[in-house]
Amino acid sequence: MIALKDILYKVTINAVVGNTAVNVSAIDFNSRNIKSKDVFVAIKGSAVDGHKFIDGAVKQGAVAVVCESMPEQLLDGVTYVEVDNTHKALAVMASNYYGTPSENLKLVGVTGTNGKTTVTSLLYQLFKKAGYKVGLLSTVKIMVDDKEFKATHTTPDSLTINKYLKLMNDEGVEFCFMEVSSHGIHQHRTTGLHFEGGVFTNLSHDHLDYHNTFAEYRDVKKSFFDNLPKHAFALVNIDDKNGLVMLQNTKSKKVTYALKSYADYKAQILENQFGGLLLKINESEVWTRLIGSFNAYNVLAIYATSVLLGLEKVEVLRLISELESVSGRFQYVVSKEKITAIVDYAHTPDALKNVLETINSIRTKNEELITVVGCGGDRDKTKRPKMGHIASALSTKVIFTNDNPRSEQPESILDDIEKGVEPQNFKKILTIADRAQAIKAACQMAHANDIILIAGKGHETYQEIKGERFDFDDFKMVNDFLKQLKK
Ligand SMILES: CC(=O)N[C@H]1[C@@H](OP(=O)(O)OP(=O)(O)OC[C@H]2O[C@@H](n3ccc(=O)[nH]c3=O)[C@H](O)[C@@H]2O)O[C@H](CO)[C@@H](O)[C@@H]1O[C@H](C)C(=O)N[C@@H](C)C(=O)N[C@H](CCC(=O)O)C(=O)O
Ligand SMILES: Nc1ncnc2c1ncn2[C@@H]1O[C@H](COP(=O)(O)OP(=O)(O)OP(=O)(O)O)[C@@H](O)[C@H]1O
Ligand SMILES: N[C@H](CCC[C@H](N)C(=O)O)C(=O)O
Ligand SMILES: [Mg+2]
Repeated sequence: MIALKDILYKVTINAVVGNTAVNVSAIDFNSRNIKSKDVFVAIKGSAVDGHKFIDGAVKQGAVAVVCESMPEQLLDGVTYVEVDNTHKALAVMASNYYGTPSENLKLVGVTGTNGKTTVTSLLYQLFKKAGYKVGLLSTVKIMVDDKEFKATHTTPDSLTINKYLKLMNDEGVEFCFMEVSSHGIHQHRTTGLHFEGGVFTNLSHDHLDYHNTFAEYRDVKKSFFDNLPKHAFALVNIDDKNGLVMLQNTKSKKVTYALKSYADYKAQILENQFGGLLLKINESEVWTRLIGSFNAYNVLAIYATSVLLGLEKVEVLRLISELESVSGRFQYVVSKEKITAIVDYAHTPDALKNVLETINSIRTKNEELITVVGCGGDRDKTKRPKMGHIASALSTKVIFTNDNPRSEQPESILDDIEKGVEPQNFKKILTIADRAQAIKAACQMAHANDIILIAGKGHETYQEIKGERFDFDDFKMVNDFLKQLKK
């Protein structure tokens, strides 16, 4: 049990009815999880308003309620606390409740449209190899040093973040790398955390359903850097035209990295093949198993972050050469017929373009590049025609298919994608809604030395249709079909 007033430390409060000295056992923002003596935080969400569930939460045993407007009926024995923004209040309360765990380790947040999982996961790997106890909060998984937990979000809610950071404290973790999504920043999931550094990878089209305009999406990312403390570092990619924007109003130490522009940390691509990249980083050469020029940016960000966190430059280069690629990111297999199948999480126009350009720069021109791709339902619709255009322009054949249609009609998503295909590319395209059948068809169409790219789902192990998740794994599926081929 902990006193409500201790949990409310540093929360900006407008009004209180009741006693804040009351002891509470846990905090929750979902009335369905409320148990006796809990605090319920009412949040105005995108689907419903949590204030509607205040009465329900109290009936289930809540002894305190944090809200943005006081309910009409106030009950005796319940403490009501009014604040301006319950998302923000929740984040500060979560940190207090778990004993400000972000202060007891070095926390680095990575934000940007693409590359967050790659950079955070590789930093986790690198610091583990360097002998430290490390934490990771990523789209793929959560790691408390060697203990693995399932991830449900790229950036979980503030209670979950602080819960894992506390576990990391208990485990003696020294460094934690976390992905910071734009939804996460906007919903204050990361408010109140003590960051040692922030990293900006890049900014391109995504989530324009949630953030109304690109400028709004950019400014949400920027606010993460605006709020970094003075002692922290803000490391940004300045080859991206929004890199310097991120640094405009930050109090933290400004550090830049780039391949093309003048920057504090510079790299050059010397070789780019299926086997990996040969890079020159600040006058030293290093081999990495990561593939594609976009990964040169990721490797450089990892190098700079590691050095900023105090690791020896020579040691960092040695460890970079040992890094293994991240699951579902340019993960490939070559069949006995010499067909190469690549599974990649490219689910934005920019990522898809990068992956296809990388493959095209490596493949010789007389082989086919067969792309299997779709777009998620209940997500940004404006990226669909863009991805349709990119896939059909940069591949020799394309199969459009389902990628988590969620509550939408698969056919209408596929129609949106096809709208982006230019007339001269019509002959390249096929539509097979069932993703398993689409992957099977790609395998049957392929001949020796051809390349199949299966984009959009990467590490995911499910296909979500009408609220139900069915087992589905692109990499396993393509391996099975390739083994069944009789050519
Ligand atoms: C659109 C969005 O981001 N929604 C997130 C948000 O939910 P919400 O607040 O809008 O939920 P809501 O359903 O409107 O409910 C409002 C409030 O009423 C409460 N409630 C509701 C019903 C009830 O009976 N009782 C009750 O108390 C809910 O618990 C909630 O607090 O807050 C929830 C708790 O943190 C999140 O789980 C939820 O993520 C949903 C599931 C989601 O799909 N989010 C995706 C889009 C997302 O966040 N993605 C980013 C990655 C994006 C990227 O690729 O960069 C991520 O970081 O994962
Ligand atoms: N630095 C980069 N620049 C552009 N594209 C990249 C970069 N790094 C990775 N990609 C592409 O984006 C895809 C997703 O990469 P990753 O999972 O690291 O991004 P993310 O930012 O974590 O995505 P999410 O928002 O879904 O969490 C990769 O599979 C690859 O195709
Ligand atoms: N973090 C992203 C992942 C998209 C992956 C794609 N497979 C999809 O389901 O749309 C999102 O939630 O929008
Ligand atoms: Mg991610």
